[in-house]
Amino acid sequence: MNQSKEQRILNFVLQNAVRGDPRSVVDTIDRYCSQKEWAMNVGNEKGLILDKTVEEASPSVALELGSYCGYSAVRIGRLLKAGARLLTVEFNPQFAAIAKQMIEFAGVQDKVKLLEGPSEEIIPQLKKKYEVDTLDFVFLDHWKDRYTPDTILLQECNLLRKGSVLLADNVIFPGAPEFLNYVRKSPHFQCTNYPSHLEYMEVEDAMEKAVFLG
Ligand SMILES: O=c1[nH]cnc2c(O)c(F)c(-c3ccc(F)cc3)c(-c3ccc(F)cc3)c12
Ligand SMILES: [Mg+2]
Repeated sequence: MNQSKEQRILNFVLQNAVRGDPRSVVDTIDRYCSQKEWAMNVGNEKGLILDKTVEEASPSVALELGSYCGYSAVRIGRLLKAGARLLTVEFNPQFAAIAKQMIEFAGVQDKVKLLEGPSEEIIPQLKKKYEVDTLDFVFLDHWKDRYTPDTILLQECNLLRKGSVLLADNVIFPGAPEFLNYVRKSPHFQCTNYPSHLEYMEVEDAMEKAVFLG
């Protein structure tokens, strides 16, 4: 049975990156996906915006919605301070299996825990089952139609506190107009837009930061 693209990406990392070196894993995925097969990792241009936002937030507890192959989980995990943790949610079992192996190969498995299932089921479990009080940072990179309902669900589950930082990928391409409308009109969020480009392409895209005001 021929391999999936995601399996080919993982194999290329296992053969070409340095085990335990998150930077080499990120660079190797970018090399493969810019030279051989396009894939929906956040990529290095938007990845730098992600890095700066994570560093500024310096989260103790972070959540990622949409693990895919684990690229941004490794990218975020490498920046977390001692004792800090990232929970990354992936509903596609094939992607989750790849992401788990990517996280372990990069050596960030002590900081990054992958939760397999739909975000709408996992978010309400975070407090009791995963011992989360509130989230300091949330990266939305799953399905654009879930951005708004999951942002509302995070508030309903009291998972946000004054200063919690949300960062959403793809708000221009493929676009999340309803989400932009929601956070920009809400008195509970302070928004900033970061123009960029679609991963590995010269197509316009952007990320939106929305800081919860309580
Ligand atoms: O679904 C996603 N989640 C997270 N990030 C994504 C991302 O960063 C992307 F660049 C794309 C994308 C954009 C353009 C394109 F041509 C193909 C895929 C998608 C996406 C959009 C629609 C689909 F039907 C399938 C995938 C996603
Ligand atoms: Mg994306």
